[in-house]
Amino acid sequence: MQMMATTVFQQALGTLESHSCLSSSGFRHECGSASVKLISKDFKVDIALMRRGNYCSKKRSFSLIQASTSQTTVFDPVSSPLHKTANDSKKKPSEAALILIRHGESMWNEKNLFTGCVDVPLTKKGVEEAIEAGKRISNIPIDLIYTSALIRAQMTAMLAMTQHRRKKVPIIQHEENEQARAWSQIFSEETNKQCIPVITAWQLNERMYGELQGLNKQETADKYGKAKVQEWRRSYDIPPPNGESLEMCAERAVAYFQEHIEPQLQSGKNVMIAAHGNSLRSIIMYLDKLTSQEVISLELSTGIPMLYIFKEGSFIRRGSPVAPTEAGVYAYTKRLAQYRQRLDEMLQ
Ligand SMILES: O=C(O)[C@H](O)COP(=O)(O)O
Repeated sequence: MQMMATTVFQQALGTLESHSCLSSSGFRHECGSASVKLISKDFKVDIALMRRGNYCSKKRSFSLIQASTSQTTVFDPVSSPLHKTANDSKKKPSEAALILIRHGESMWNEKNLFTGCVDVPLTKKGVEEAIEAGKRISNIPIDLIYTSALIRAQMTAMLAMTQHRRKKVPIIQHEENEQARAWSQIFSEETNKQCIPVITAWQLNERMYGELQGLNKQETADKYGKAKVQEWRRSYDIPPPNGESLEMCAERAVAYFQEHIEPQLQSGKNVMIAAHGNSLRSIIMYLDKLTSQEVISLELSTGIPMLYIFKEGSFIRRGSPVAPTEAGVYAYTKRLAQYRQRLDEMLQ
């Protein structure tokens, strides 16, 4: 009986997670004259900014392109899935969670080298940061994970998921050719339900740093001047020698987000993106409607997750979860609180 109840409950929780099987220091941003740190401890600041309208983007248009995962039933995730009526299942999803996380410290971050698209793994500290990030988001539902094609982002996503209380298994989708797709198939519906698809996309890679890749940042500043190097690193439209500007990086990263990720959020899927300082800066610029001036001072720390709620076509920044137990700090939505409560009940 106990086991049966657990199974029913797990199924219900699966439904709440959109049953998607197939298918510090934090953020720093200068707004006007006031430079603020957007972390959950500073949530008051966050709210003030939201009131000013800086963090709630207006309605967007969506290209409803079917992403590589299969579509799941549309439902109202706030209402209890155990008491769903026929009417409920026709309702549009009211919200979806979006987690953004920059990878943990890489071996070239540690050495202060420009990394860009060079595929460098995490340091031990980076591994620890990823695990810590996983703890912070362990109560947030995740149906789909997107990472760049680079190992530091993939390691971060996988390590973070080892901490998730739901204990679903992240599975990298191999779509590179027919054989890869066929050879990685899963033949158990039950097992599928316990998996989270991980989609890797080169478009989410770090900006290509051109001829700076592999150079020491301090030595480069000593050679070309601090201002020049800062311009290469943070200006919106000035590329480093033979590399990508943030604008060029945005052209691929934001386009990918709009084409592949937004439709998933719109259908109620909860998404985590593990990517890089600059590919995420370009996506945050889009989500928060930052100007090319404002984005200059947006800095992302390694391994700090950032939560957005996608609701009725808008992205609302909720801050960075401080710890798995501090629900109130970054203000759970009703739906997230219900998810968490079900996890508590299931795992007690
Ligand atoms: O590619 C790199 O070197 C870093 O990941 C990002 O570097 P930045 O902070 O100099 O843009």
